[in-house]
Amino acid sequence: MKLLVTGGAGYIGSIVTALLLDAGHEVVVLDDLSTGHAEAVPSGARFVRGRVHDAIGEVLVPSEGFEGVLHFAAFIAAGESVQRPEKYWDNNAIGTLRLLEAMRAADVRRLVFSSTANVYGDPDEVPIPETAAVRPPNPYATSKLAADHALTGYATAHGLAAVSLRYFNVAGALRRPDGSMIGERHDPETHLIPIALQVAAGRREKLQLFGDDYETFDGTNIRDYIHVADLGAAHLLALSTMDGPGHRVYNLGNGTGFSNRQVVEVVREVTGHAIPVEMAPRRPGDPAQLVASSEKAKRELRWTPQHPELATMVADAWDFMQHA
Ligand SMILES: NC(=O)c1ccc[n+]([C@@H]2O[C@H](COP(=O)([O-])OP(=O)(O)OC[C@H]3O[C@@H](n4cnc5c(N)ncnc54)[C@H](O)[C@@H]3O)[C@@H](O)[C@H]2O)c1
Ligand SMILES: O=c1ccn([C@@H]2O[C@H](COP(=O)(O)OP(=O)(O)O[C@H]3O[C@H](CO)[C@@H](O)[C@H](O)[C@H]3O)[C@@H](O)[C@H]2O)c(=O)[nH]1
Repeated sequence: MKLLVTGGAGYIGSIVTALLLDAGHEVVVLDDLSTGHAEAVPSGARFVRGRVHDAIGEVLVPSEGFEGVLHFAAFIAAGESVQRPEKYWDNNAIGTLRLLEAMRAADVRRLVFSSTANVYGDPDEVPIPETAAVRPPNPYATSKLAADHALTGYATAHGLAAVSLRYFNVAGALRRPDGSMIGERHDPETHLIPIALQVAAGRREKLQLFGDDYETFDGTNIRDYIHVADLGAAHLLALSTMDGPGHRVYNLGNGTGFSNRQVVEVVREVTGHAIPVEMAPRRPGDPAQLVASSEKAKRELRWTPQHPELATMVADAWDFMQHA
């Protein structure tokens, strides 16, 4: 297929672009490099630098013959979104609407959307199924949920075939057949694993742990980590199962929760380095516990994670960090 990937210079978008190219698809990447890196766009993809809001109408034209879109472009820091909700509503909700309108104008009907586990907030049941109540705990999650709802409306009214993949916490790096790696390079970094690895690498003095008074077994937040290569594979499966109008939602995680303290321990074990930790206040907008039930994806997409161990994800991210 000929596919447009928004956000393809970012962490997950660049990795999915590589997997799409490996599978024989033709890919055009649209990215404004607000948080991404031009050199992360895999060779083989055509790169257009531009912001979805401004450039999508020029890129997604009928004469290009796109058959689908994978929409990664977004701002992703839940903590920052509490301080700057306007930034998140504009980029994540309005950006998605601009994309949907451009797709309608160009009659492009397939969309895979990066939704998030964050929409569930503090859930009633763990592991969390797709049928759980949504209680977005911060503007990042609300802006993503708004986009999810827009997809449902466009599927009903305008014949869109859409899949929202609700990623839990993504980690690790992709090893390419030639031995090179693609991984996470956010600046500033906000995610727990790469920050802990930066401490291990001596690039930071210590790690701050945000809150140890949550109602969890050791007081710190619990998250479910998914290897970025497994996540990428789910995108290809989602694309291959799109056969008509409708909006489907899938949770993608491993069903195992790790507390923030446990994550730090795994980073210590994998790297062999001390990780000095300092307790800090809770980060506003953090749900206590997010652990996925991905039974629906396993059943309907025939998705089987190949790298479910947290230690593998940490080791791959560590490898990438040392070679980047
Ligand atoms: N990283 C995670 O753990 C995680 C978990 C759940 C969901 N997600 C979702 O996955 C997607 C990708 O996340 P990531 O970790 O790769 O983030 P990232 O910041 O590495 O990548 C996002 C990319 O989108 C680009 N971008 C942002 N706004 C844009 C715009 N308006 N127009 C054009 N380009 C734009 C950025 O330059 C960047 O290259 C996001 O939608 C995010 O919400 C990520
Ligand atoms: O320096 C740090 C960084 C993070 N944390 C904690 O570590 C946990 C994980 O945080 P982080 O790695 O920032 O991820 P999340 O906030 O869980 O969000 C990620 O995972 C979500 C899906 O669950 C995605 O939607 C988001 O885009 C993505 O940033 C949270 O309890 C944080 O408070 C710390 O204690 N210290």
